[in-house]
Amino acid sequence: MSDKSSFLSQEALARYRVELRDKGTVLVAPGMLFTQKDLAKIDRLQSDIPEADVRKGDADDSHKVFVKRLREDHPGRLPSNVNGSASTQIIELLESNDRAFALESIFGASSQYVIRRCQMHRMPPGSFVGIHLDAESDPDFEYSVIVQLAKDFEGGEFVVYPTERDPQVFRPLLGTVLITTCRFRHEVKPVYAGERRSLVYFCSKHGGANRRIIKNSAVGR
Ligand SMILES: O=C(O)CCC(=O)C(=O)O
Ligand SMILES: [Fe+2]
Repeated sequence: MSDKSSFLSQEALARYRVELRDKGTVLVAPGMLFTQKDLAKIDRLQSDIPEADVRKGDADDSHKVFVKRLREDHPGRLPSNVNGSASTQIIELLESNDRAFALESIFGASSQYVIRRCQMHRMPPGSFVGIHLDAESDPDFEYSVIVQLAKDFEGGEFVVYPTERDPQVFRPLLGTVLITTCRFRHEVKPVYAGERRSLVYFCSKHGGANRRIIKNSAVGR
């Protein structure tokens, strides 16, 4: 872990941290956490990762989204990378010291975070991610980080339903990083034109086995 970030000024990190703490969600502007070069590298690598057509989430929530899995986090097990070297290289990029430091500073963390699960979503017209709670997949998930990888789509808004305030609607641009607490329900509205693509990862201070107790063995999103 380095002791400084080359991505964002201390002032910007503090601004994002306060917004995340107060509202539960923050949008980090394009270019701040991922350069154009990083995004191009992710795009190049992801083409080697197989894709699944997913209709159900971990809590039987309903979705319609194509998913590429990079790191899985199954109940009772340690997180583990899947789908070979392309996944490993993307995750290495996510875990680079400067990026991890910047994120931990936005989380307001005093200790290190691990990426417990990581996947990519492709959403052509008609796709959606139904309302769900990320913490239902793993009770130790604290923040999800969502990097927008496409710009030419309509619909696909990210809507957060905070417990004690009005819903918030986000329309992230290409390269934007949306950070949201895993304790608020949220959804991705249907895409109706173009194709929405995102890289999603879930961060936690817990590095051990997934402590979720499962009631059934359904494999989810
Ligand atoms: O693809 C996205 O924008 C995020 C979807 C989501 O909420 C999730 O994967 O938990
Ligand atoms: Fe989610």
